[in-house]
Amino acid sequence: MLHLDHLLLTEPGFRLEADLTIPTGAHVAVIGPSGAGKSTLLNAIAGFVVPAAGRILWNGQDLAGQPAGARPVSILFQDQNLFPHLTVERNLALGLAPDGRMDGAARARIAAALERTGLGGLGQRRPAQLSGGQQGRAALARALLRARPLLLLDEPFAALGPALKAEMLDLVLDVARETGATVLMVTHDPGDALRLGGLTMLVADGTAHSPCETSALLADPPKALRDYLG
Ligand SMILES: Nc1ncnc2c1ncn2[C@@H]1O[C@H](COP(=O)(O)OP(=O)(O)OP(=O)(O)O)[C@@H](O)[C@H]1O
Repeated sequence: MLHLDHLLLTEPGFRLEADLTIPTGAHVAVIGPSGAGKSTLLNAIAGFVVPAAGRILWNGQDLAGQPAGARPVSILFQDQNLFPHLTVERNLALGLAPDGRMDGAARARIAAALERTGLGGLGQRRPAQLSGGQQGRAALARALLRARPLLLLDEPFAALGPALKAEMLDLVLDVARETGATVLMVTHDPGDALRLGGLTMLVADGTAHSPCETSALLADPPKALRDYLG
């Protein structure tokens, strides 16, 4: 379970409060107006933003003392955070070991993850030699190898066309099922939230609200969500 315990995040001219829990294995769409703090919230969970107050607990353990790399978290951004100078295989190796070293067993696991995400045989390419969709797949393959319990996605597929985006979302769900990960995915598209299934967290008016069942929330949206959806 992820517990945001009286969490307060602040930047100059910005504050966001969160006091909520997310059950283990839940799939949560994070939705809300631009600038509401969705990315800041994910970055705080990942360890890139230090809270002004409150705690972030995973299964009862306070993450405050853990640097980003040690947290039980994988995070994917829109640019897929692949290293441009490394081959796809090397990028994936970083999901297995922080120094990216590969032995025979690691090579085999990487090859399997590439096959699994439809990138078989492309391990020696660099990210620039892949399409946008293939880069997204490579980033997901690395998340699959990392197999961290929390998978955070910050609009990772916003630049893709609708068909490809739907395909990538299905792959996220496959990866989440395989690893048992709890998923938080920022999106501006209610269709993505429905496709992800499960819960939606509204971030608006300085508050990250407790997640609600997505179809029920969209069927009867509170005012802040109505205003956002237009
Ligand atoms: N490093 C920073 N320094 C100062 N202000 C920041 C910093 N990071 C974010 N902010 C501010 O915090 C607020 C929340 O930004 P954030 O990117 O989390 O919003 P968001 O909901 O993800 O928006 P979007 O949907 O546009 O990506 C914004 O007002 C932003 O300008």
